[in-house]
Amino acid sequence: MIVKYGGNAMKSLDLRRAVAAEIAALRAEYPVVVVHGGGPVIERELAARGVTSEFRGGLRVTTPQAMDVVEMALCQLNKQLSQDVGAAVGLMGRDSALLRAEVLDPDLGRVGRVTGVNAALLRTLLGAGITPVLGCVALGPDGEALNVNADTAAGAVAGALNDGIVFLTDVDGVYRAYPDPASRAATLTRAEVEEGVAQGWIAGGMIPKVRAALDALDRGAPFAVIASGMQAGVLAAATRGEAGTRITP
Ligand SMILES: Nc1ncnc2c1ncn2[C@@H]1O[C@H](COP(=O)(O)OP(=O)(O)O)[C@@H](O)[C@H]1O
Ligand SMILES: CC(=O)N[C@@H](CCC(=O)OP(=O)(O)O)C(=O)O
Repeated sequence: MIVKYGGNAMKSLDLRRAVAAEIAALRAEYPVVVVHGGGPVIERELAARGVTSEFRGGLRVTTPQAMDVVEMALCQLNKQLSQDVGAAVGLMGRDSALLRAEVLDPDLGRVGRVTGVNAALLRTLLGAGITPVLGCVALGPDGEALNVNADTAAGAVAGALNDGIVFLTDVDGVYRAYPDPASRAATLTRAEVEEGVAQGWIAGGMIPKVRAALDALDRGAPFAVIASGMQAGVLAAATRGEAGTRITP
């Protein structure tokens, strides 16, 4: 299965290590591919260098200068995460064209739309008992880096491997009345997701997650769940359908 691990659920070292331990425990049952972002780490590194960037439609407008910082920040995080998970190799989407992409929209700069996943390499690593930990910087047609939203990247990997996916984030799932956790939906159909986006109760960073979940299901992933990476035990429970929000076709 694929575990997408986002920056907002890795704000402390203890939390990051706790999630890594859960991933390590889970892979006795399921081979796991970790796909990660790192929004807060990117923000910190951009600020430290005085590089400004803005979000448009949930995506970072990525200048060549920002792209360098994004890649640097995610590469470092990638090594830390793979070390935390153990028996893992940390790779970026650029390595062996694990993620190929094209420019999504020139107005967004170096932001990528995924066009291909090197599923064969991921399967080879999994077959050798190694957990791939994949950062969301893709290989562009010109050989340069493209910045892909990590949810989108993870959904594409789940689709390519025909594997289930759990998006770990900083909320328990999709709330019908954000931020009231009592309003968490146990399941959401495609129609309900579309309604949520249109009505605005699914917003911000939740939009790429639900879209990536639907995209993964369309490409053959058997399940897609959005769940909390902030509490112990949620990952295993989410795979059993006992936590988070399961997105259904
Ligand atoms: N309906 C909703 N239910 C839950 N969270 C929502 C909803 N709509 C918007 N959000 C926002 O989405 C955020 C998760 O997305 P994001 O911050 O991008 O996380 P990550 O860094 O894990 O990818 C939540 O913290 C919340 O602010
Ligand atoms: C194009 C785009 O917006 N890329 C994201 C990639 C990181 C990411 O998605 O990280 P989280 O999963 O922590 O949000 C960015 O630059 O922030």
